[in-house]
Order: sequence, then C-alpha cells, then structure tokens
Amino acid sequence: MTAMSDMIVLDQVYKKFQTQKDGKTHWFTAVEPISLTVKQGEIFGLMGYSGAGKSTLLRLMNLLERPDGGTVTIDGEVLTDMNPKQLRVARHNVGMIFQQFNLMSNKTVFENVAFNLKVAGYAKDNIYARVMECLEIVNLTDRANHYPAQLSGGQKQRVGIARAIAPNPKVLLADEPTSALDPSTTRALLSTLKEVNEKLGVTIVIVTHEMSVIRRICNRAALLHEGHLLEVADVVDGQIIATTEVGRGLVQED
Ligand SMILES: Nc1ncnc2c1ncn2[C@@H]1O[C@H](COP(=O)(O)OP(=O)(O)OP(=O)(O)O)[C@@H](O)[C@H]1O
Repeated sequence: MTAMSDMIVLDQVYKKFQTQKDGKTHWFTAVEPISLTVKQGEIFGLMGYSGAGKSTLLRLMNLLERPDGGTVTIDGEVLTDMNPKQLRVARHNVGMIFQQFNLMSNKTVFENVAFNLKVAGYAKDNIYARVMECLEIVNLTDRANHYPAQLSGGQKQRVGIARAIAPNPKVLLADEPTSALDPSTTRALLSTLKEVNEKLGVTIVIVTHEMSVIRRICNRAALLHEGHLLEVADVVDGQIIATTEVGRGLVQED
C-alpha cells in the first residue's frame, strides 16, 4: 500500500472576530495560527471545550470562514488562492453536516438531496438515480417523499449525510453531528459515518465535545483550547494515545 496522501493541509491559519463591548470595537482571536494535516481516508476529530474554536477551525477548512492569514489546501488545491468562482467549484469536493441538520423544511427528503446535486451542476437525467443511491446508503429510501418535520432527529441527520455525500465529495466536515441525538441514535449515526468513510473513502473531520465519539470512530484527534492546538493524538482500538504532557487533558472523561 502506498503512503496515505495529505487531504487537508492547514498552514498557519488564523481567524479573528470583531466584537463590540462598551461601545468599543475589540478584536478577538478565535483561532490562533494553526498548522494541521488530515490524511486521505482518515476520520479526524476536533475536540475541546465550548468556545475552544472547533467550529471556526472546521469552517476555515472549506472557507465558510475566511482565514485572516495562512493557507488552506484540500486535495492539493490551495483554496485560499482561489477566486470566488474557483472556490465554488472546489467546494463540491467538501460536504458538510450540521448539529441542527439545516434541512429545507418545505422540501421533501428527496428534494433536499436533489437540490445539492442541482447546485453542484449534476445533469438532470442523473439526479434521480444518484439521490436514490445516497438514500440507500443512509437507509432512508422509504422516507424519500417525507418532509423533515415527519422525521426523527436521527433520520434528519441521515438526510444531511445523504445530501452532503451526493456530489461525491472527497471530504465531509461534520459539526457536532450527534449532539442533538440520544445515545442509541448517536451510535447508529456514527456507524453510518464510518460506513461512508470505509465504503466511499470519504475523509471525515468531525467536531465533537464527546470523548465517546472520538473513541468510536476517529483515527486521530486534535485538542483545541482557547484557539490553540494543544495536541494531536492517535486513537488505537478506542484508546486515545496522547503524546505530550499537555495532551493528557484529552484522556479525561467528560
Ligand atoms: N461570527 C463570530 N463573531 C464573533 N465571535 C465569534 C464568531 N464565531 C465564533 N466566535 C467566537 O469564537 C470563539 C470560538 O467559537 P467556536 O464556535 O469556534 O467554538 P467551539 O469550540 O466550536 O465552541 P462550541 O462547542 O460552543 O460550539 C467563541 O468565543 C465564539 O464566541
């Protein structure tokens, strides 16, 4: 087997936000300069307490947040060098799922998935088959004509996964995808993500504050604290192998 190639490379990316306090403008650094590489085929976790900068770092990976400095490279393409049109095309390589699912409530399950294919420029004739294929992967073919309000949380998130993987992305970014779900639904959803990773070869980055999520499906995980990257750990047989003093924080149960 050849060595795994780099899928996502962050080089010194950082992000500041402007805030107003007592009538004054303040700058707040949500993500300090971070360099991080995610390998092709990995499931990579982003861990840390609330406010650590996990979501911001995830959103920097597809430039949903523009970094104030540094470069973002996905599958060899430097996203931070692209113009808006090039970026729109490159983003088809990066799917995303959200904590609150973000489905369109006035569209059926089928239409929600189909919409993403239209946006990605899929030929009309191919859309039906591709939607059904993706609903099959997440085990939802029998819900194709239902509306989001008629689905459970776990089913809604499956639609989110189907929608995200439909245009065949190389990367799937998942922002706390299970935190609105109960434990057994969470387990089922994590299995689905694992399947998507193994069968389709999609590289996954998952933001979570739950150690169990890291243990169950991640190959590696990064610990963030106040915008800093403290540690990157390996996950071997459900054990998180931290390598430095500071990284011991990762091993604590929440
Ligand atoms: N658009 C924004 N404007 C101003 N501040 C922001 C913005 N987005 C995020 N922040 C701030 O940046 C910091 C990091 O936020 P972020 O959402 O990345 O953290 P997180 O680790 O994902 O936290 P949580 O687990 O609570 O979602 C927080 O202090 C947050 O308030």
